[in-house]
Amino acid sequence: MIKIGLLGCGNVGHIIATHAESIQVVAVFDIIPGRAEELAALCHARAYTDFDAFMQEDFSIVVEAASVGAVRCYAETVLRSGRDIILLSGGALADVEFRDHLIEVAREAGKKIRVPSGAIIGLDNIKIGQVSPPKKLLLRTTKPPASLGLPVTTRMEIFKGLAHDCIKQYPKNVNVAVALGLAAGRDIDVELWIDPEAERNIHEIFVEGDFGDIYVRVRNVPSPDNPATSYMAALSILTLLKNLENPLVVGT
Ligand SMILES: NC(=O)C1=CN([C@@H]2O[C@H](COP(=O)(O)OP(=O)(O)OC[C@H]3O[C@@H](n4cnc5c(N)ncnc54)[C@H](O)[C@@H]3O)[C@@H](O)[C@H]2O)C=CC1
Ligand SMILES: O=C([O-])CC(=O)C(=O)O
Repeated sequence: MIKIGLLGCGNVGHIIATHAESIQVVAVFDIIPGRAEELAALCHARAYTDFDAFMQEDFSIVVEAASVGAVRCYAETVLRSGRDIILLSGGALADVEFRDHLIEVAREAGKKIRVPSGAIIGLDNIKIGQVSPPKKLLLRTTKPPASLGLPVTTRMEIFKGLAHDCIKQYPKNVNVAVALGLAAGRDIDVELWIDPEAERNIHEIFVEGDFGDIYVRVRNVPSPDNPATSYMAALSILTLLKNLENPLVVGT
């Protein structure tokens, strides 16, 4: 059974720790002591608010479900310690200098940085962009006001531009945009809309290239404990963990 250390004991952390079948959560870490203790009790793990002490535990992989800031603080130490890391807050990799450095650290350590599909579909074959660059690559994300914590009463566009700028302003809402860009091999265009009529977190992906064109629409149910995060994001991590040691790898 794979032993994991869970970095972040919020909404996604709870879903992972309480639904995982093929893994054992050995230790959990959060800056908020009560969150770490509560989750540790639920999944029979040990709770930490001291990162160095957390890292002394016996696990082979760290699952980050915390924040872009947490990735910047801790990912390098995790890789240098000889563990793989799964980054749900993959938006941290929008910073090219940080990304290149982290990839180099992983290469030296012989470890992997995994960015899951999270709250979207299609990261597998968007990778064709690395071989045949797309002419158009746009993510239009529409969220209800509660997801962004903004008291908006009419549909409005709150960001239009590149993913690496959008993630700086909305680090809890557009990690998917950075993941898409990482898969495709280039920064992508993003529109972020807020809509009081929307009941779901909607991600629409538009791609045009030599292969033809793609339109994907994902209508995600918000997580009960954090409307900004789609429930699919937690399912995506659970699925990644379930398949980690499967010899059969499906998808590009
Ligand atoms: N790639 C994707 O598709 C998606 C990515 N996300 C990312 O996943 C993260 C987790 O989502 P949720 O569980 O819904 O958020 P949440 O806010 O419910 O939980 C995050 C937890 O991490 C802790 N935390 C934050 N920064 C920390 C740090 N520097 N050190 C230690 N603990 C820290 C918080 O105290 C909190 O308990 C989001 O913040 C977002 O960045 C969320 C949804 C989709
Ligand atoms: O959960 C979602 O719909 C997307 C999200 O918050 C993110 O990518 O950060």
